[in-house]
Amino acid sequence: MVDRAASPDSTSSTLSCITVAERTDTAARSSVGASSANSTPPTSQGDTASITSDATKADAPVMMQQDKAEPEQETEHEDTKSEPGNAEQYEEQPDELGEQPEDGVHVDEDRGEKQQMEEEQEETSRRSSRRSRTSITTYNVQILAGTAIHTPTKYLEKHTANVMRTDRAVSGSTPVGGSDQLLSGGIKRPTLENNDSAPGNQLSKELEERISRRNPTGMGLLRAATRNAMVSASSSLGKRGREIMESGKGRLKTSRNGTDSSRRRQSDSAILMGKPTKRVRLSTTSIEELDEEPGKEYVKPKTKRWLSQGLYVGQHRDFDARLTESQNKARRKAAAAKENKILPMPMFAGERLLSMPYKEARDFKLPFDIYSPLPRKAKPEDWKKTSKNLFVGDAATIWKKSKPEADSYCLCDVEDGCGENCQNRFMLYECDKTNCLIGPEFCTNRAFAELKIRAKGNGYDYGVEVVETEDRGYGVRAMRCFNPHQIIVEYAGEIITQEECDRRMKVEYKNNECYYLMTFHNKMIIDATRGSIARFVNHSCEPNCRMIKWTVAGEPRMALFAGDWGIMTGEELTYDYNFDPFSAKNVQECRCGTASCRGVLGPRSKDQPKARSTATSLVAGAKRKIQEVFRSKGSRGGSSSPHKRRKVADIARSALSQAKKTVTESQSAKDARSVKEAADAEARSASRAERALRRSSTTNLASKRPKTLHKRSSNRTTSFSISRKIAPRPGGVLRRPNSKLSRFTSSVKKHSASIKSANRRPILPPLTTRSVAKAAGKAPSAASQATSAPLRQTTLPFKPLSVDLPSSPFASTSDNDGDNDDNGGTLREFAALPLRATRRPTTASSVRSAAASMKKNVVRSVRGPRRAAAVARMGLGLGVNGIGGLGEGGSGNTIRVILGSDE
Ligand SMILES: C[S@@+](CC[C@H](N)C(=O)[O-])C[C@H]1O[C@@H](n2cnc3c(N)ncnc32)[C@H](O)[C@@H]1O
Repeated sequence: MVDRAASPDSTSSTLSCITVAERTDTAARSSVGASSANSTPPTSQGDTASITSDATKADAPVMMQQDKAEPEQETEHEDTKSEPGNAEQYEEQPDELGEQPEDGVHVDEDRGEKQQMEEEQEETSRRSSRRSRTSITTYNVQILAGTAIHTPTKYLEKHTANVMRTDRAVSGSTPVGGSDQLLSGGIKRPTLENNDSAPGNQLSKELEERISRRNPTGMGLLRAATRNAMVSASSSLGKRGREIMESGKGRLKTSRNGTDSSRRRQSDSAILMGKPTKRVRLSTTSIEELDEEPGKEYVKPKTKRWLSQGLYVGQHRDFDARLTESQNKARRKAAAAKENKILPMPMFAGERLLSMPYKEARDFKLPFDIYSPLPRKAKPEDWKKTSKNLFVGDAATIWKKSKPEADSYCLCDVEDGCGENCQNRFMLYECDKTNCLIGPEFCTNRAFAELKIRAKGNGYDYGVEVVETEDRGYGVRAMRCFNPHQIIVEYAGEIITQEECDRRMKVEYKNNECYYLMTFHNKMIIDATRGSIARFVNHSCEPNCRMIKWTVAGEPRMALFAGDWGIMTGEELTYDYNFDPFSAKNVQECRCGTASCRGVLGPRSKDQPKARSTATSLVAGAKRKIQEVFRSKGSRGGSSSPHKRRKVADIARSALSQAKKTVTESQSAKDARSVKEAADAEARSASRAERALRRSSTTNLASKRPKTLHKRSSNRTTSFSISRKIAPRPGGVLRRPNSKLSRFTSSVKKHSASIKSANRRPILPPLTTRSVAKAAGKAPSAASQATSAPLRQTTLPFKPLSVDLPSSPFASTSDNDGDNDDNGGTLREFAALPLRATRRPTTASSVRSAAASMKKNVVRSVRGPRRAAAVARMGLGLGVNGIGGLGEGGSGNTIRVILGSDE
């Protein structure tokens, strides 16, 4: 039994059994007898054992002794009580205590409270024995079981844990009492301030020492131990004790810092609420160990949803990073109705384009003036397509025999880039490696080569398409812009002889409405019935394109080139057919609808009545009305009175006289105006001649020409500037068709007519094919003989800026003035002159010298045996092999309608 009395060391050494005598008198009392008020009565659980037990009431001192023997286990308590480094935390224990009175650790932070508690305990101890017995805990099961004494020290910790759990398990049913030394759960607080020599004091000293060499890492153990003790204490407290603890809860509320603290508070609260929490399973393990316990559940914090791909995937442009996803969603929903869709941020523009609502979405389209695949594209059924010339029948043989040699060379350098002064360009020879010194990267005179590249490209490169017109069958329109003088499409087809052409006309095409025949070269004809898209290009009296024949690698080729104003997307392409109907029967009505329409396809015949003037129309209208009036009266059977009839006659007469008066006035006004215009024109031409003379001796006119043009658009008001190179065409003068110009043109025409009538001598001596060939020592060919009539020199002092008079000798063979006179000679002379010469010379001598210098240039550039031919050609203005067919009987680029019956 003594053993047993001494044995509690084992249990007391564990947390719950530390009993530290606070006062020596208590110890003395306990040593005196079992009847002491401080004696340990049996608990309800172990009443019998306790009563029958020999255990003296001197447990406490003995336990203290034991504590000394086992400092290791006490360390936890020491840590609990003092941790200098964590003094604050240690002092915060009451807070915990206050909040979780079940933990039952009483810390002497608040002396008053401590005093109060001690008084309470003393009061409890002074109660009846029965009450005392129930209030004092017998807490050690091992002691009660009598097994404690045999427990090896190494198992103590384990057993302690068990005991703790056991204690806690039984605490609910165990009445808790307390003496003045027992606070709770058997933990006796060491009273450090007591300096008595009692064992308690000794213990206190030891504790102090241990505190001073406390290991900071023991904090976890301290907490665990503290909590453990609290649990035990709470379970050990009686009702009264718990009330006291509860009362202290509110007062001792202080906040704790750190996550651990708050977590701990939560778990402790859970303990309070009786909830099963992992933290309740406290023992000597550290907090860290507890945190890693398997099965422990943490509430996963909300995580941000990251983008899986793309820059702004999943992120709407209204997204506000400060709000949650759901808030953003709600906000977006609310703002959807009143969202301003104008000018989004650039980074959202793409998103907006791509993810717009169905009705707002549209395909991306190039601006119409860049490229416009328009609706109403037609597909002609009987069109056999070819993009290359094919020689058919005898044409191949004839072609081989009469194949012209490439006899033009240019001496341009890289800087010139084969511009306007390029000899090849002037001769309508395309540059290539055989006749041009500079490479394709610098040369700008390789239109057909450009076309070849474009033909391999897409629709934009090709740039034209067939459409159906209202009254002219099919037509061709541009799908893109073309620069002035840019090549558009080649007129290719079958090259046939004249005989073959006749046969086809009589047999194959006799029922056709449209013919696609064009005089080509050396009496050969291109039949584009099987040909390129250019065959669908219609005629216009104010064309926007020109059909020009070039010599490419020694072979003649026809192509459609943009006019002086270029082509806008969607414009219908037209050129002047110079239609040669061969018979009045075949004259076709022109439906081009332009202001200067000649009315027929082809040049206006001499006997064709001119359009009536306004005055004439007026008179005619008045007459008609009068007649109508009389007719109508007559038709009524003379029902009107003679008075009325007289009145009508008066009205009619006055109308007629009025009309006549108008006619007379308009005629005189017209005459006066024309006289004035002629005088103005003369003055202007004189001043221009002066200026031209001044310029010709100094600088190149072409280089001074403004490079910015204003593009005329047919039915749009769009205007834009084109910075372009010098027009890649011969003889071209850029003009703006306006009323001023047309007035000027007409005045120039009148002026020239007046000069003609005055029998003035031509400025230049007549040049004929024969005479030039003779000069070159070469017999004229049959073709040249056919055109050997003296070439009439133009009577104009300079090249007119006229829309009626051909600005380019190659654009048209007709003077378009309706008189059908042969201006071929004139045109040929223009062709023979260099570009500069066509603009500058204003006097006979200057023209002559310019022509001579040009010829010299041409001849100089041609070497060897070809020189003589070049000389001859110079004289003929290329009439033999023809530029634009000029040499071919003056028919030029004429579509010939050859009907067998008319031939
Ligand atoms: C070379 S084709 C042009 C393509 C033709 N429109 C077609 O549908 O195949 C020439 C024919 O077109 C018609 N044509 C062309 N230009 C015309 C115009 N300005 N006025 C009336 N008919 C025209 C004439 O019937 C002419 O014989």
